[in-house]
This record gives sequence, structure tokens and C-alpha cells, in this order.
Amino acid sequence: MSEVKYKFGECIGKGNFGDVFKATDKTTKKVYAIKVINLDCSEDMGSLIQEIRFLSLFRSPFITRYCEAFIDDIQMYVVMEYCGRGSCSDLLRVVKRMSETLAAFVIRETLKGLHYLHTQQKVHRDIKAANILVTDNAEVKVGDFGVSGEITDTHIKRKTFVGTPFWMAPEIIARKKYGGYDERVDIWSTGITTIELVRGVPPLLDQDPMKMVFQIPKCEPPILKGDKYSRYIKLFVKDCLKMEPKDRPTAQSLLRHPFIMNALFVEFAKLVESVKRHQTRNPKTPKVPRYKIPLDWVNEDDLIHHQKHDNPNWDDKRIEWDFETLKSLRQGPIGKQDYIDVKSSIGNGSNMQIDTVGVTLVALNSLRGAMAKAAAVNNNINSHNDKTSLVEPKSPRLCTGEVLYFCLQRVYLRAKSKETKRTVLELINVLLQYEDSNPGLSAAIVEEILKFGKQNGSSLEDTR
Ligand SMILES: Nc1ncnc2c1ncn2[C@@H]1O[C@H](COP(=O)(O)OP(=O)(O)OP(=O)(O)O)[C@@H](O)[C@H]1O
Repeated sequence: MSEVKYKFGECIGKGNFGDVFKATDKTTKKVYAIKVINLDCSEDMGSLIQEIRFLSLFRSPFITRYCEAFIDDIQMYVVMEYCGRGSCSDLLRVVKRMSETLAAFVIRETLKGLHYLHTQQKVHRDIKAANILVTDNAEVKVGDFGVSGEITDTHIKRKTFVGTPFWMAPEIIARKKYGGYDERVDIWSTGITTIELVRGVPPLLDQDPMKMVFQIPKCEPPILKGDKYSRYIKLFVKDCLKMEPKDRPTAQSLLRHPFIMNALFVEFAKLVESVKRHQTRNPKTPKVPRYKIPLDWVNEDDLIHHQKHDNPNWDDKRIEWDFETLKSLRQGPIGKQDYIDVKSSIGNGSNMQIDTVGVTLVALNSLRGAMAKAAAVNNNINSHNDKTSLVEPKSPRLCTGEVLYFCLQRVYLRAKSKETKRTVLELINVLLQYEDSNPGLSAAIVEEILKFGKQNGSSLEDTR
């Protein structure tokens, strides 16, 4: 373990690839944000570091600066400019939704950042409120460009469930059909982010992300409906969300859009101030990082949070699940239609090339592969008349193991926070990977739950 020039403070965010920490340069005392990415394999690290070096040459007041990157063990540390107010998604957590003038300001600055990136031949690929950062002085900066995208191009990310597809342009999902994609994917995501800012959530957030992946390239683009929105914002969203990428305006031309003319810095600065006051009155408990960093790199005051993930008895009392949806989920046994939906959404993916979506092609393939293997194993067991097997291989519905993934998808929908959703996706991913090499685990879990249900049916009432 090497000496580092930074002292790590609290964990301020958790992304798909790792945690973000506030950190201080021990000599200059300057504060930075450091993204810690768990790479799990070393071969891609060199090219990632190269990429960060390249990105660190970028200079624009509308993008967060990359300062440097280093590696320790299997983790890469990306040192970035610190944006003290976090992301626009953090702001939305407090204010729920933004007025059109506020959203116009955020989008204007985002478009300036995108214009800069596009002139540098860089496509962001992941524009969403969570990647639009805000400084203490109410400056808005595009963050997280490059890093996530570059990881996408390595096998690290392809093995993993990443993000959610709600902001994703159709051509990223159906690359073959569109013959690739370019910077205009960022214009699509800007349209979705505009809706997210004024409504608090992107369109179709209540949908199953697995189904979304297949629907985005097929369905009509989302529109911003309702009398409370001006025709300018509706038109702006419509212009960004053109199915055909060549019909979308460039970032530069969108800067002259009538909606953008509404942008008011003063309003936004007031909002940032009021959120700051709110956060001072209700300080956030620092997040417990997912990945360990060497404890002697950590500031003493923050040690406790870094150590929590080592403590299996750590009891975080936050209620993470949307129990309101419990009733609708309990309306009776899951219908056949539900099963078919799951199957058909998996089946529809076969002719699509999927990249950085909530459910990757690899994950879907491994689900299919794992299930095929599990079915084969079960068939084999049954053909040998092994009476202990509960699996009906010729069942017209899902095989036993698939039920687990179906249920986990529903659990995903019930999770309230983004972080919990991610954890559920990770769980699905871990199961899929294990299932791939050792078919039968998912079926065994479902069988045990079914057995338990049969034996203890009445005691399975609401035990929450
Ligand atoms: N430079 C920064 N300054 C201050 N806070 C930051 C900075 N970068 C990220 N954060 C905080 O960390 C959170 C998580 O960021 P991160 O980029 O890891 O996640 P994400 O964008 O949600 O997911 P992904 O891994 O797909 O990029 C942000 O929402 C923000 O609150």
C-alpha cells in the first residue's frame, strides 16, 4: 500500500462503478472529489489511466476538471474538481422539481459543457441530473464524462449491470439498426434530463428497466404533457427527442432555443442557497462506501463510516422499500401474462446490440444461458426420475429459477432509492454470474421458498 497525497474524507456519492469521496490535498489543503473505481482486473487499467490523462487536458468552466488518476491494488482513483453542492439529482432530492426558468439555466450550462465536449470529439453518453454537478457558487458543470464511457468499452463494464436506460438514446440500444451512434445521443439525454428536472423524475421511471431497454427504440419518444408547461419547453423536449439522430439540433444551436432564453442565473443561485440552508439544518449522514480504501488514507473523523461496511451487525434503520406498492403486488398469484412478459422481453433482445443499459446484453444472454443450462440440468435430473426435483421442465410458464429473477425485478421496482435499486441489480448480476457456472442455484432458492410457504403458509402473513 502506497502513500498518497490526499486525505480521504466522507463518501459523498455512490455510482455504478464505485464511490465518490471528498478528499483534501495534504499539502495545498485544496478539496477534491475522488472517484474510486473497483476494476477487478488489471489489464484495462493502463488504458483507463491514459484516457484520464487525456481528459485532464480539457478545460472549460462548464465541465468538471479531471486532475489525475492513480491505481492502488485493484482500484483506480480519479481525482476531480470538487463541486460542493453535489449533483442536480441531489438538488432534486430537496426541491422535488424545478421551475422552467431553473431547468432552463441548468440545461443552458449543460449544453455549453456538451458543446465543448463535442468540439473535442468526446461523446458523454450518460447525461442525466446525477451527472450535472453544482458548485458552491451555483456554477453548473457536466461531470463524469469519459470515465463511465471508457469503462463501458472494457470488459469490466460489460460483465456488469450498469445504470438504468431511462436517459438512453434509441441508437445506443439498437446500435445495429442505426449503424452506430455519435454525439447526438447526448442531445436525446438532454431532452430526457429536461423532463427529469421539471417533473423530478425521467419519463417511464415506473417501468421495468428490463422492458424499457427494448421499448426505447420501438416506441414514440416521450413528450412533456400538461398545461403547466410552456410551449417552449415542450418544443425543446420534442426537438431533442427526435428518433432520427440527424433530426436533432446540435448543442450549439439549442443554446439559441426560445426555452433556453428563459434561463435565470439569479433564480438558480437562490435555489442553491436555500438548498445549502436546508442541508445545514438537516445534515446528511455520510454514506457507507461500498469498496474499502486503505484506512490510513482516511481522515480520523470519517473513519467510522469507512469501517461500517466491515461490521455485519451494522444496522441502518432507513426504510428502503416502497411498501406502498406492496398491496398491488399482493393482488394475487402472479398471472401468466406477467411470466410471458418477462420471457418476451428477454426474447426480444436477441437481435439487438446493447451497450450501457440497465441490463446489458451480456446479462440478458447470461440469463438466457443460465436458464437454458438450468433447464438442461433439470431435464436431465427428471429424465433420470429423480423424485427430489421440483422443477417441471415442460412447464408452459417460467422455469423455477426464472421466477427468482422475475421477483427480483419486482423488488427492484419497489426499491425507493437509486442506491438500493443498484444493490438489487448487483444481486441479480451476482446470481446470474454464479448461475452461469453452477446452474441450479436460483431454482434451489425458489424451491426452498415454495417449500417453506407450503409448510408455514399461515405464518407467512405480513411480518414487516
Ligand atoms: N466532482 C464531484 N464533486 C462533488 N460531488 C460529486 C462529484 N462527482 C460525483 N459526485 C457525487 O457523487 C454522486 C455519484 O456520482 P457518480 O458519478 O459516481 O454516480 P452516477 O453518475 O450516479 O453513476 P455512474 O457510475 O453511472 O456515473 C453524484 O450524484 C454526486 O452527488
